[in-house]
Amino acid sequence: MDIVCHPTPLSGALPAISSKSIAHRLLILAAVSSCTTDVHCSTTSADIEATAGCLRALGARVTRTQVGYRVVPVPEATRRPARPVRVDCGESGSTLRFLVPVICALGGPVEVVGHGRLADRPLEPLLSELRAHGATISEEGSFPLKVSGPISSGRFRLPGDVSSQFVSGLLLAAPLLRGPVEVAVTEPVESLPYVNLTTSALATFGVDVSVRHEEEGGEGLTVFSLAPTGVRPASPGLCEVEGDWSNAAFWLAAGALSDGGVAVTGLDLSSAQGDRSILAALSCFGARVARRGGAARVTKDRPRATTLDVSDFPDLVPPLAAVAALCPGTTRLTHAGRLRLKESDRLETVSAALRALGADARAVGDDLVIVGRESLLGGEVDAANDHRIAMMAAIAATRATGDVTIRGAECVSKSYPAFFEDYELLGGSVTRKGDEHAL
Ligand SMILES: O=C(O)C1=C[C@@H](OP(=O)(O)O)[C@@H](O)[C@H](O)C1
Ligand SMILES: C=C(OP(=O)(O)O)C(=O)O
Repeated sequence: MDIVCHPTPLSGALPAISSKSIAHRLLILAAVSSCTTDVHCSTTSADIEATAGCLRALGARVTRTQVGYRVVPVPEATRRPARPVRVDCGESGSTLRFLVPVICALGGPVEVVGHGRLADRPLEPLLSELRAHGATISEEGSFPLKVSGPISSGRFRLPGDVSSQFVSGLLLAAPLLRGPVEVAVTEPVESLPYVNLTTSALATFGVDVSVRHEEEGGEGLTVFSLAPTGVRPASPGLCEVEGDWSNAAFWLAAGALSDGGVAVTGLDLSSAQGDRSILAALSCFGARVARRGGAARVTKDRPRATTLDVSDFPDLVPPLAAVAALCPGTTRLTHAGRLRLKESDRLETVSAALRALGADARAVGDDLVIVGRESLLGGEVDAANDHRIAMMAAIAATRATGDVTIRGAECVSKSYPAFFEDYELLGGSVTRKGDEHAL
């Protein structure tokens, strides 16, 4: 379905939706833990539902409650089903990359499927490491991926510059293995805050991860280690999914483009989520940022271009790019190479979408270079089946002179099904075209 955004600045306040990244981790740990867990998660999305659905297929009982999910863990007895189980990861990279190692640890056999660009997003060298520890896994690049364990404990080695989700997946599987586990990651470890989210979720389930630095053959390694406990992770009984900084970032970016400003409530200002860096980043663009209680407010002040290394917060690039397109001067978002491996080639789709609206944006090597203007013209954007491109275009539209048509805008449901309703709550004006019930 297409959405036409009629230019108008956003202002006001909204509660944050639940963090997709944290929901994946807590649901998975709950499903392999010692007993029933209530995961408080006030909102959901296609990706969170994909994880919940996969866990059900693996034998957990996952039900939606009024406040989130109740998870009854996978019984020990279903560790080795007679026939392959099929799990569907939808379009969620996190679900796939977290669950493949967990499936190997549980035993399988399991057939894993996914959709959209998922088959093309890298799984190597995770699969080689799992095979080296005893797993049998079909070739990556097409579905179904046939996965069976068990895997042995020991030392796993991964590069730090492809996807931190490989590291998180191994750490989530590690407590199910019998012996000690080390995950050695070559430095620099990009997206490190996402690994910290995983270790903090593990801590909620009583699993300690220690971290040290090593040198090996002239190379720096960050080594995550877990000691065996011989028992499943301990369910806390109840755990809470905090507000999502990655999606709040779109509203805060809209605030940086508006005299009225936008506030997002229900956020942990000292969260382990790396994407809370949105506040510091928007200050670099000259926006006024206020933090109070569990709320952040951003207002347009003295817009200016900046240079930012985005390697630790790749998902902030789309909202930051929308701001950069409207701040005078040349902005460089550097070390953005991994954006090529997301739901779309985001280095290309971010710059193509902004150019379609009249901005000056281009990928230069692994950087995104954007020359800001006072306003954009408007036009037509292909969301490229990428939720963050659709949301970026909607934010850029708030400062266009003409309408912005977003083709395939329903893809926002991957992380934020109510995005356009919330856009309207902040004063945004949209017309829905096509399937009126899709959003
Ligand atoms: O662990 C996670 O929850 C995520 C890690 C990041 O991926 P990479 O580590 O592949 O950059 C991020 O882009 C993704 O949206 C969510
Ligand atoms: C890249 C993303 O998610 P995933 O890797 O889980 O598909 C995202 O939400 O932008």
